[in-house]
Amino acid sequence: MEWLILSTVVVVVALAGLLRWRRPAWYWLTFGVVLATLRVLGRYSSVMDACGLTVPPPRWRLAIARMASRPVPEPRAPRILRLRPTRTGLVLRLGLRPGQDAFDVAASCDRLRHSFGMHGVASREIRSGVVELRMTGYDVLKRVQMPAGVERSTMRLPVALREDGAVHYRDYRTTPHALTIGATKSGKSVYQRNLVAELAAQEVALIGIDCKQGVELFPLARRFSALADNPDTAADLLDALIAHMEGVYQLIRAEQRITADTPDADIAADIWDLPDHLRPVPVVVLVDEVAELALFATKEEEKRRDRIITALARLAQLGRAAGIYLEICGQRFGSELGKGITMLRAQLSVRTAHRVNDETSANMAFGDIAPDAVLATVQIPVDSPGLAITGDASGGWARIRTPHTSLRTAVNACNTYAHLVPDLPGLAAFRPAVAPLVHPAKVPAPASAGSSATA
Ligand SMILES: Nc1ncnc2c1ncn2[C@@H]1O[C@H](COP(=O)(O)OP(=O)(O)OP(=O)(O)O)[C@@H](O)[C@H]1O
Repeated sequence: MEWLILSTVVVVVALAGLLRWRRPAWYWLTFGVVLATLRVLGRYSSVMDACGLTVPPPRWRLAIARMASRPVPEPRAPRILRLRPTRTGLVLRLGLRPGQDAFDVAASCDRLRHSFGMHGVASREIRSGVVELRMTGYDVLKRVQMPAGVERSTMRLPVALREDGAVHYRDYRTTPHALTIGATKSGKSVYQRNLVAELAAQEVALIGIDCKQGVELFPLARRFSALADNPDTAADLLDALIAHMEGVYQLIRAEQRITADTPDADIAADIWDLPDHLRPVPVVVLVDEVAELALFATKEEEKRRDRIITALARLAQLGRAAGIYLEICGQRFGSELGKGITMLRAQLSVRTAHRVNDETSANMAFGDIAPDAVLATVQIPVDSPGLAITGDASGGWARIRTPHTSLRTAVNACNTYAHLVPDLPGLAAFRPAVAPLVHPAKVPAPASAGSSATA
């Protein structure tokens, strides 16, 4: 009998060790969550005390203890309001005591991490006096798995996992334009591919400019309304987009004239305020390897370059209200690419930097919005492609990694949603020519005659 118990214990411990080593996500769900919960609750008071996160008891309690000759009351740690296990870790909500602030907790995150035996701890203030600690049980970015049933809404897409286990969203309506940089083989294309696979299912027009001879975006052509694979076509395509934008502005103005005389009616300021039947489809413009558009060798090429950068800057400045969003991707994006680049960069408020070769490149992404993120970017290791730092104009930043989306997966998504390609007559000249699908039965029937992706 004892042998049976002993061998069962050995098997369970060995299994736990194996899972922890090979499948940390499964380990967390089977053993880790219980052990970590017990560890956090068991060590809570002593860890908080050791981390300097306690306050002395109130004077009246000390006085009562003295009068009653009772032991002096212990210093008080923040109140545990809630401890919630998640798929990747624990979320601990704390009520701060008088005299404590959220900064004290944030400054202790690293100490809490190793005291509680967790992989990572991040804190954020939920409201005055309430702080949430997001603790991860293992390195969630090592092998990214997005949670099942992750929430999606109009122009708000899950694109990566954050190191605290939360889903990272690309929200076009709040932060319309983005810049993604990274050295070669750092994971930019996989990031962009994953974004396209998510966008494919949305009611959106996709426009691509891929001057790497189209190798990244042309395989996804069935879901694209327009594609350019060289700077000349790109210049014409951007001019057509500006014309499209002006058309959308005219539509908004016309609607404003009608509603202006109607008391109590809301007046549209962008496409999202327009009634559904009038709202033009939003447009996402993906530019791969932007430096190819900015470099020139001859006078003619310089003129074309200026035309392209001016068009991009105009789209970045005015496109949001017309529902035009930019996703610009490149190895570097700084003033060395010539005039107009820093002005354009200032409009790209979401920045994502994969591994870079030098600090200057990291500064191009974050120097003007989140200086702390520069150091985090230069520390991205070479052997973790896809790992990136993302930040925005708020100054906040996070370490993220996108799921490893293969080109096959992205092509399948684009083929599946080919029927969602909207009809944009102004851009019809740039519609990619694609062969009919080999397996048309796998693709939902086209919504309307005008939406066919084949040309
Ligand atoms: N999120 C990820 N998870 C795991 N592996 C990844 C991830 N992203 C990229 N990789 C790996 O890194 C390799 C290089 O990625 P990718 O082609 O996206 O780099 P890149 O920055 O676009 O390079 P280049 O500029 O040379 O085109 C991929 O083949 C893939 O194996």
